[in-house]
This record gives sequence, C-alpha cells and structure tokens, in this order.
Amino acid sequence: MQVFDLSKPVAIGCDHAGFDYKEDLISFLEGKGIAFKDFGTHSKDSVDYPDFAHPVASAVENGEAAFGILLCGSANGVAITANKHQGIRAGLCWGEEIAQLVRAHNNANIICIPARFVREGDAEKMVHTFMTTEFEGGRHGLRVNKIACA
Ligand SMILES: O=C(CO)[C@H](O)[C@H](O)[C@H](O)COP(=O)(O)O
Repeated sequence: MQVFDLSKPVAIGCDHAGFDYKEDLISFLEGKGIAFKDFGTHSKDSVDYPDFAHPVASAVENGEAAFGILLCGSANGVAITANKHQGIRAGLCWGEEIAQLVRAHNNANIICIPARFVREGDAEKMVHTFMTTEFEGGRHGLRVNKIACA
C-alpha cells in the first residue's frame, strides 16, 4: 500500500553513529526503486546530529520530501531536533510494532532509528512498516490535531 507521495524523494540523514545503517537503508530504498535525497553525513567521522536532522526535517516540512528517515546512536538527538519543526511528527522507533503505531496513531512523517540499539535488518523492516502503514484518523486525528502549539 502506498501511504506517502513517492513521486517525491524520501529525505534521509544521520550522524556518524547512523552512517552504516543509512547506507544500508539507501540500498534498501534503491532496491525498491524509491527515490531519496541523502542529506548526509557521508562518513563515520564524528559530526553533530542537528546539522543533518534540521535539513531532513525542513525537506519534509516544506513538502519537498515524501517523508523522512533519521538515524543517530540513540535516535533521541535527531528526534528532539526534528520535532522543533512545525508540522513535523518524528517518532523514535525500535521495533516493527512501534513503527506501525507511530504511523497509525501519531501520523508520524519522520522515523527516527537508534542505530546503536537495533539490528540493521530490523531497521529495514521498520522503514517498510512505516511507509506502508496508514494513519487511522478518528480519535487519533483529534489528538494529533492538539499537538501543535500556536
Ligand atoms: O545518539 C546520539 C544523539 O542522540 C548521537 O548519535 C551521538 O553520537 C551520541 O550522543 C553519542 O555521541 P558520540 O560522540 O558518538 O560518543
């Protein structure tokens, strides 16, 4: 099922801790024929996660990207950063069920993956689940509508 507008690229970014997983997820997207925009980082050299999380969040926020994938060691840094952006709902996911719930209940538009705490294959499964799960709306829509601050 296509949930996101995949005529737009997927925005993906990470820090040094997420670099290997980002490369794996890029291969995963390529294997599915899904376009992506890689916002870096491009090596395992130590960097600061906000420098990569902000551009990914901006791309999703301004409609340039279908959805976002962010990775760092714990995923807390990228999630906290991305959620500073209006219209961004970035959810920290560590398993397929959480990836399903963050879409179905929270209408998340960025998945944040803790590379140092999940297996690479599980990251692929979570991204697949995230991008194929529809938002349920209903009572969850009422709640999501209450998230934004004026
Ligand atoms: O997990 C992170 C932020 O939430 C980052 O990946 C950092 O890398 C993490 O804080 C660990 O930092 P380090 O410089 O790799 O020791």
